[in-house]
Amino acid sequence: MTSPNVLLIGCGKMGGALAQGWMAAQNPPKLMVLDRKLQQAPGDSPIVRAASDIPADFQPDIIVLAVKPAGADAMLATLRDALGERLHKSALLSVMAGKTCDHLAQACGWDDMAVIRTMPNTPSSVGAGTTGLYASPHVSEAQKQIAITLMKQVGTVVPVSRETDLRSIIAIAGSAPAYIFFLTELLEKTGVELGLTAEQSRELARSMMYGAGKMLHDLPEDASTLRKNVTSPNGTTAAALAVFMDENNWPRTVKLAAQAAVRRSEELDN
Ligand SMILES: NC(=O)c1ccc[n+]([C@@H]2O[C@H](COP(=O)([O-])OP(=O)(O)OC[C@H]3O[C@@H](n4cnc5c(N)ncnc54)[C@H](O)[C@@H]3O)[C@@H](O)[C@H]2O)c1
Ligand code: PRO
Repeated sequence: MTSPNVLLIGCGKMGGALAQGWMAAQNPPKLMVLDRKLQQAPGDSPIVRAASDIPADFQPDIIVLAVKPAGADAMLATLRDALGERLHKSALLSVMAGKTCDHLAQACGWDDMAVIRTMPNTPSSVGAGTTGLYASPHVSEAQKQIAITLMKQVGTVVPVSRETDLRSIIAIAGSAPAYIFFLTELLEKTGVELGLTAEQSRELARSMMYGAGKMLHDLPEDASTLRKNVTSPNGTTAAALAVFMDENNWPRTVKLAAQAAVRRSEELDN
């Protein structure tokens, strides 16, 4: 398959992570970046500052929208003015944690606009992303396959057939790297409180997170089996897990946190 023409709108934390991941992939897309303040794009991809600067001969196959939901409508209005029918011919792939496909299609100016909604995460920057993907009814099979291939270049893709499932995906994958980074921060801090140096604690916590993640990635065993393999009867891990696994601790906290993410994504959709 030839590499698609991709217009990436917004090359901040998420758009930048995707661009980095794509540039390290085997068959990277032909990327043009639209960002008002970016100095250098991954792979030295061309940058334009505004929709009106997009070259007249550039026909994107996919337009990846990676600005904040609050800025999306204004951006799509300028894009429609600048691209006209070229926008209609493209597929719009949103990575935003808000704004429905119907809303985005209307903001583009065509009810039958091909809109794909995804929820990726920042590990895409190192080719280890996780992306939930929903294609609205006006997306052709060819466009859907281009989008899936593009997002697979930076990790794993989980297609869903209900748009509302993207809210659960935000809670379990899109936002979730932050939960893991926070746990790492807490472990590092606790290591120091227990007498390790900051350097030792940082190396221990980060290396452990990598090792546990690699096991989950590489091995077929369930997470619960991997956990049990660490837990000697009446040993140190059992002592620690008795605290974490109390119904009022992690089981409750994780559920409450995920529900909060889902609620916020519902708000951002409207
Ligand atoms: N950060 C994440 O982990 C993550 C994960 C999944 C989805 N998302 C989604 O990605 C989107 C972007 O989030 P982010 O964290 O990357 O934000 P960000 O602020 O880091 O990036 C936004 C980028 O868009 C550019 N931009 C904004 N308005 C512009 C305009 N009018 N013209 C030109 N450039 C403009 C900014 O310069 C910036 O580089 C959000 O909708 C968010 O929901 C983020
Ligand atoms: N970052 C975005 C947010 O916090 C979306 C998922 C991860 O809203």
